[in-house]
Amino acid sequence: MAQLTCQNLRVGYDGKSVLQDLSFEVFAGDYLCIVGENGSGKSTLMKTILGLQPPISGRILTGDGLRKNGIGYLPQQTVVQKDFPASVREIVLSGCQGRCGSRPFYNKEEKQLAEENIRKMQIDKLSKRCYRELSGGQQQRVLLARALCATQKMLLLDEPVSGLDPKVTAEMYRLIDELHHRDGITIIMISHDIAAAVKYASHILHIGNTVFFGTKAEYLQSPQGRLFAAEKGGDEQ
Ligand SMILES: Nc1ncnc2c1ncn2[C@@H]1O[C@H](COP(=O)(O)OP(=O)(O)OP(=O)(O)O)[C@@H](O)[C@H]1O
Repeated sequence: MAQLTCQNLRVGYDGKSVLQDLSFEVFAGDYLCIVGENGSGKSTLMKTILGLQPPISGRILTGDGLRKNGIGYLPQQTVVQKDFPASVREIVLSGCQGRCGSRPFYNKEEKQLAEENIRKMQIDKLSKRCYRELSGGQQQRVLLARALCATQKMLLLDEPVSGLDPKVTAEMYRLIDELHHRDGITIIMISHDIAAAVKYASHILHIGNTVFFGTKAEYLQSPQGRLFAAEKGGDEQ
């Protein structure tokens, strides 16, 4: 049984669709990369999956033990978020909000979970620091620790390496790969880095004038995937 099923999905704003006729399934342990041009609707799809906005039509189902509020989310970083005046610990702890329900404070277990994820992302030494004083790579680790507080099953990551230098980018991919392999967390990641998508992902969803969904091997045989391979070959010459 799939953890996530999207059926005949149409997403957009105020009844105007940005993406339609979308159907795909994600199973436990999959690593799905969502690729496509700027403005094609990747972030809108992710927000709809998270229930932050309703679909215009179609259905989103969760299964195999996954609940809709049990998905961890790392949003695309905005300038405002980069300047957020809170400590690292407070930001990581805020990932437990979905667990609190109507309770207006964090309990012992939630505080322990935050500490555990701070250690896992190796940001212990930064935990008292103010988030806005950190480097881009450190901030992404904090947001990953925060997303982990919401889930042990599925992470949705919106361009997690955007703006990071090559070394920190590689480190971020390694961390995500570790969460996928070691902790068995299903990954759904929006990325403009098709080379990394093809390296790490098990499945690809390519959104554009035409939509492709399939395994990485199928993608590389598809018109969209062949176009990518041709471009990459061209770069290397
Ligand atoms: N809050 C909003 N209200 C109305 N339209 C929006 C809103 N947010 C985004 N859009 C529009 O929806 C379309 C899809 O945007 P979206 O951010 O989902 O694309 P994307 O594929 O994630 O782009 P990028 O790769 O640049 O992040 C765009 O035309 C955008 O202008």
